Amino acid sequence: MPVLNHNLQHLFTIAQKPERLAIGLMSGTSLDGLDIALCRFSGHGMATKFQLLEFTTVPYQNDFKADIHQLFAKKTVDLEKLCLLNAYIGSFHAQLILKMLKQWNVAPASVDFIASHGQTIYHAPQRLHGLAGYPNATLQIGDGDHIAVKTGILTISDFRQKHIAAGGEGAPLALYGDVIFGSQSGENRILLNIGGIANLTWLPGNGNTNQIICCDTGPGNTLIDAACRKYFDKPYDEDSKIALSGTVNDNLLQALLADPFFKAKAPKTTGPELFSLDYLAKAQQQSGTIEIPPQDIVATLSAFTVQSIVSFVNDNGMQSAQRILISGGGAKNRFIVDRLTKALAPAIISNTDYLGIDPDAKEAILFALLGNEALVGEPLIIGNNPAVLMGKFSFAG
Ligand SMILES: Nc1ncnc2c1ncn2[C@@H]1O[C@H](COP(=O)(O)OP(=O)(O)OP(=O)(O)O)[C@@H](O)[C@H]1O
Ligand SMILES: CC(=O)N[C@H]1[C@@H]2OC[C@@H](O2)[C@@H](O)[C@@H]1O[C@H](C)C(=O)O
Repeated sequence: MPVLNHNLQHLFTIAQKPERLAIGLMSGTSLDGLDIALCRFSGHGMATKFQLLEFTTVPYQNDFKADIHQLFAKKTVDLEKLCLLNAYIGSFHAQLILKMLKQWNVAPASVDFIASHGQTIYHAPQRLHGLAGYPNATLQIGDGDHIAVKTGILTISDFRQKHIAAGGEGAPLALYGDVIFGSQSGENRILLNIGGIANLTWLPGNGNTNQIICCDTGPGNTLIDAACRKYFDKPYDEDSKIALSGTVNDNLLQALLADPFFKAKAPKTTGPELFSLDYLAKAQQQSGTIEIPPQDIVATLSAFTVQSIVSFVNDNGMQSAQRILISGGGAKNRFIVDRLTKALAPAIISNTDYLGIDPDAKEAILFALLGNEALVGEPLIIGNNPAVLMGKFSFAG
């Protein structure tokens, strides 16, 4: 009788454990660093129990960022560079994991699995590429085999392709975590992540899963960061000091809000492929605001993030939200949070600490959760969203 090879036996053993120790990895569109979350899971689906044991963001060095920027959101790239970085990012992420495990005094052999998002370098829903006959598409690099072999830990990666194969756009996958961690009977909630791109999940308190919406709303910090790099030689607008020193230019704001993305029906996704400095330049040209001071540009881009979120909430009948829980780096942007609080009152706005989830760690925890689901879960049926288990398995040996 054929026997399972050692990899499949290992998989079987992990899946049968009452608890699993997992590492979730997220490297987002802001390219600020690698988020590493060490979590313990038991159960699956709506009965998932999790504990965040350790979390860190390992900042990327400038030369690494520059390497990725050669590919990031670019229509034309050096194919050799793409090939090299796919392997390099996998090995590099493995090195960072081993370094952090050592620091945390955790033996790699005690970790059951790593769930790795990889680095998105291009996100192309049909709405963006507009090419007849081609599907929604997205590309994350940093191959899981390199992580598995270098760390010796089973690695689950490349979560977004299955979502597309099953009819989605490959994002936002936040849906599957937000429903599990954020739902509260009797309270209408919005979980809002403001990373490079902003996305939200609407969780109605009536428990009707057909009414749940999860969608990108537009830019989060991506344009603000790009303007800070260009005009102030700063990676981002720390504590929104620049935005608070500027004035919102209403003509520019209206031009920024004019893209058909904002009229398209949910669910929809986007990325820095659309919301780039070219997008800003076009809006400035159309609104005759090329000469406005850089701090006004940053203030207006910050107001753009706020307004696109507020319009999405209002256009999709979510005004009855009672609680809004923010995560992502944008939760630290006072300009954005203060304006959202005013515009979305009387909803109570705080961050995902309310759920016991560190707002910076939320997306890394999400991928750990998706890895746990890939091992022991069942597809979650949430309205018309793809009901699939995502992720590809890479074995260490
Ligand atoms: N103190 C702060 N003040 C203002 N903005 C901040 C602060 N700290 C972080 N940010 C913003 O948050 C960004 C990083 O956010 P985050 O790590 O959530 O993004 P990401 O995960 O890369 O994005 P995405 O979720 O789109 O993939 C920074 O680039 C910066 O714009
Ligand atoms: C293609 C891609 O990497 N998309 C990211 C990005 O960052 C925020 C937003 O755009 C979201 O759609 C998604 O990430 C999160 C983790 C998600 O899928 O929910």
